[in-house]
Amino acid sequence: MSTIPSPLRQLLALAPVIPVYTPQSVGEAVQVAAALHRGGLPVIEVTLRTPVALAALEAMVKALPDAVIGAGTVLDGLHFDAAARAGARFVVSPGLTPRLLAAASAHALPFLPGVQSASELMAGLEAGLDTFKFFPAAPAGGTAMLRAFAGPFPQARFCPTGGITVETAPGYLRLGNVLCIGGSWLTPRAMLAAGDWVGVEGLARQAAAVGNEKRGTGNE
Ligand SMILES: O=C(O)C(=O)C[C@H](O)[C@H](O)COP(=O)(O)O
Repeated sequence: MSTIPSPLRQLLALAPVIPVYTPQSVGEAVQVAAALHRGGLPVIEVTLRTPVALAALEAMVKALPDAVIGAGTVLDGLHFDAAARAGARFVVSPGLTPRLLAAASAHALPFLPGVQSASELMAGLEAGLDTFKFFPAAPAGGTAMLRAFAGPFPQARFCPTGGITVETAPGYLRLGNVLCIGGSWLTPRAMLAAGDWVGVEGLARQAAAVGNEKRGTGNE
């Protein structure tokens, strides 16, 4: 059996926490990416939820070649193609549909689709995937649900995202089937509006410290 992790798993091993960021302007996006990177979180998910998101993603990729900037909220093939053209290094979706899966297989980009239930997870496994976003993590059962998945699905690994805070992060990162977690708590809108990049860097530093201390420790 091969022991080399897939490109997706290698990417998710780079940092314990993936900040989820919704850009309001290109200038802001570059500052946010730089602050998160300085704070020790090089893997960043940019949600395609605002008209400026693709331009922001492209500018972040150009400004920070050492960071790993991906696209989130990718809902269909058009989004997937646009994300790839903008230079995304990975693609995240809140869910998984047959059409999205077909779009993903037309690209070489690591793809992290979302699942919430056993049946959705089984559909993903049937399609040959083994690594998923667990979304929305907190409302869908949190760490208890992930522990329950570990029994029937020992091969599956997760990046839980949705409703996670710096306080609940360690509980997720201790689980043996969690590779990393995602969240928007690192880019609070008020802090961004105030241009408080030192504050963003501080939140990243705190999350990186918590994450690196806890990740995989309990192997629960
Ligand atoms: O749309 C996507 O592809 C996403 O990635 C959704 C995000 O993961 C959540 O919106 C983040 O959830 P919060 O940390 O609770 O804000």
